[in-house]
Amino acid sequence: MSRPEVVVHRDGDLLAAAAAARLVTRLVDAQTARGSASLVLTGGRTGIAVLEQLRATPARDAVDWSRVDLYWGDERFLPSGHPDRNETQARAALLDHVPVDPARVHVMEPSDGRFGDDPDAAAEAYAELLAARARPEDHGPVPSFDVCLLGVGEEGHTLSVFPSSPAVYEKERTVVAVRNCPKPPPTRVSLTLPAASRAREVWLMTTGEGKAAAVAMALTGAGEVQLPAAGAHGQRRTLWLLDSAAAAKVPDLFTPPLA
Ligand SMILES: O=C1O[C@H](COP(=O)(O)O)[C@@H](O)[C@H](O)[C@H]1O
Repeated sequence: MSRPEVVVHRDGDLLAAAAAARLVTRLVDAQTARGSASLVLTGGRTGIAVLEQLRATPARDAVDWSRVDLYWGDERFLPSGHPDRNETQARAALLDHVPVDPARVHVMEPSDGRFGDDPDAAAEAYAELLAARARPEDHGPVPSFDVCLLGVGEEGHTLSVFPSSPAVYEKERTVVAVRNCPKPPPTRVSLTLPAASRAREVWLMTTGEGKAAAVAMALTGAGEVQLPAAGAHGQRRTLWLLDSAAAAKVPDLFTPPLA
């Protein structure tokens, strides 16, 4: 498990542009090393802003998008094409604009999909998909994602794992159905913290003063039951990408002054 590193950008626009640039480099490096790359996408304002910046940067063409496996960390359990689905937003922001291989875009089932209105079946199917895509060298039931992008909620949720909810106690399953979420929509499908933490790199990205307390608590020893974002760690790297408002309460220890 890696120790958290914190990078602070002046504002949310700069954070999104810098994270997009960082992602291009990381995906190109992964493709150079292993032939393909794998990326877990997040929903939320910051996560979608990063995808929009990725779409806008000419450097995006350095990535061979046909050799990127795309997964989702969580999904709002809504009908296909619903504007609040993380998939719909990611397609509009980026995926409809780069030459991805549709067979490598691994969406979580919608509420009008193969399993109808059954989020448990949708979660189980996604767990099976992840297990089928894991290779022996991954030593576990999910692929070793190159990068797992995560957002952070005001109350400290990440993925669709909310404080003190059943999902935060899940240690065996890799994907779960989530009900009664405090943030709408109430029903979701989500990777668990142990599954997301199989990623080589986990990037927690968030902006705005409303996130400052949760960010500071996650970095200073809060437990994952109270603050799920504290429980997401990359195998090699755990990176917190913040704007200055979200970083306002982070101790100086994590954010050394500029030289
Ligand atoms: O509902 C969700 O919210 C979080 C955080 O979103 P934000 O808009 O506060 O940045 C996101 O990480 C998650 O994927 C999404 O489903």
